[in-house]
Amino acid sequence: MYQHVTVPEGGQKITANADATLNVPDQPIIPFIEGDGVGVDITPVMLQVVDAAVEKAYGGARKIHWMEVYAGAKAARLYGPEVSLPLETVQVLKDYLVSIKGPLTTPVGGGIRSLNVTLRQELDLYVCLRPVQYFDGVPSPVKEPHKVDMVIFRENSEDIYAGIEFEAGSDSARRLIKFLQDELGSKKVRFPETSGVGVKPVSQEGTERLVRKAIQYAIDNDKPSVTLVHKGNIMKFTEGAFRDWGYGLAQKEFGATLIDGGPWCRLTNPRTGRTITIKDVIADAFLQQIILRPAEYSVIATLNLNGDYISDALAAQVGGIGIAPGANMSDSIAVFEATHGTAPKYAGKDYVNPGSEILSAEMMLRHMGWTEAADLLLASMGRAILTKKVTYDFARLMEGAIQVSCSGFGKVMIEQMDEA
Ligand SMILES: NC(=O)C1=CN([C@@H]2O[C@H](COP(=O)(O)OP(=O)(O)OC[C@H]3O[C@@H](n4cnc5c(N)ncnc54)[C@H](OP(=O)(O)O)[C@@H]3O)[C@@H](O)[C@H]2O)C=CC1
Ligand SMILES: O=C(O)CCC(=O)C(=O)O
Ligand SMILES: [Mg+2]
Repeated sequence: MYQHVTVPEGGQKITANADATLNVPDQPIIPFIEGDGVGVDITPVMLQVVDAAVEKAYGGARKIHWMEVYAGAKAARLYGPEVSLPLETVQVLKDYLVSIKGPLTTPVGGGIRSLNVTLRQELDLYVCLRPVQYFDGVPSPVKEPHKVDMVIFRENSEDIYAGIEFEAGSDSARRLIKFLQDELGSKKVRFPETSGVGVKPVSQEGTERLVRKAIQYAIDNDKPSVTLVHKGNIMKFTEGAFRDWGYGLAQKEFGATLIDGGPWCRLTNPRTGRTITIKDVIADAFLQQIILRPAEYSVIATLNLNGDYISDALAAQVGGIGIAPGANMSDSIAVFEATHGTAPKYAGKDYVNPGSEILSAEMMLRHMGWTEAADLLLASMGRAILTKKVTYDFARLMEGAIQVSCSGFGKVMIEQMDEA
């Protein structure tokens, strides 16, 4: 049925109901993409650790049937040099609803556009969900890392990531600049002959569906605030509109009322009766406040590029992108992936921290309703860090650490499951 994908025997598809809740069989088939660069190191470790957690949590009554699908360099080797994202890969991720991927390389400047971004667009995975939490014992550059407890909702389908860009000197760039000058009366392209041009679409629909998810998450998880992070003072009709549409949605759909005339507003959590404050902050100020006063922020809703920067910055505060998980989600499909990239200098060396991809799998198990396995994974990660047998990224900052390899850390995690 597929050209290069083998469907594992004995497993079944996860399906969705009309209300988007999942039907997860005890033997689900879960597609995975190994990933480029350090994908070859971290993905096999993630698979092993997840299998061990599921086995331990359910004593053999449940088991994941992994199904490898291809993207990036591995796809090009199998399907031909021009095919980095085979159609069947996209189709499988769509059909099987829940999947996990390693990082994929995107060249800077020229070359192919991001496969990661393409996947998000093809599957309309409009929420990039990135929780940032501190594990005891992780070395951090800030004094009170435990005060960082945030969940980023990054808009994942719009903004300059839409890929509408024209190279300096190209016919398209010249025509677009001429259109801006002649038709729209703009004199603001400073060097029209040598400018590349990018277009930043931000819509009311795109903003509202993202902010809706962020507020709903705050309600479901009893969080005190949702902060809209934007650069709306400068980019008024994109980032400024994001803020205004976000506040508007909070009022019209969640019944939020203005605080002291606004724009901040608040609503009462219908589940707990507690107040949820909806506020906003300009992105540059936010980046200093998360270092100085992280406890003031909880759920973050932001645009695509801001969310990209904020994800890595916040991850650094709790120990780095070695333990920064994430998920790309639509209303029905979820593709879990680490926040970090392919870290090419470490590729194939069994060296880097597999924690981000393992914690992404933890989010995946929770999304599937396999809470016991997810809890076990989280607990074993916490205990493994406390043993101080950690990968280079933690070891170089941790007193008394014993440095272990990528696969070595996976083994420590599995040992710690037996301690549970
Ligand atoms: N979703 C995705 O697939 C993503 C893909 N990318 C792509 O990855 C490629 C490389 O990007 P780059 O900017 O170097 O960013 P990376 O995130 O790949 O790496 C930057 C640095 O982060 C640290 N790091 C990354 N992963 C780990 C890990 N698992 N454990 C410990 N430390 C880690 C390393 O720091 P140190 O040097 O201090 O050891 C590394 O040099 C690019 O092609 C980019 O487009 C980037 C982000 C996301
Ligand atoms: O697609 C890429 O290469 C980079 C994406 C990225 O940095 C991210 O999603 O955080
Ligand atoms: Mg990034």
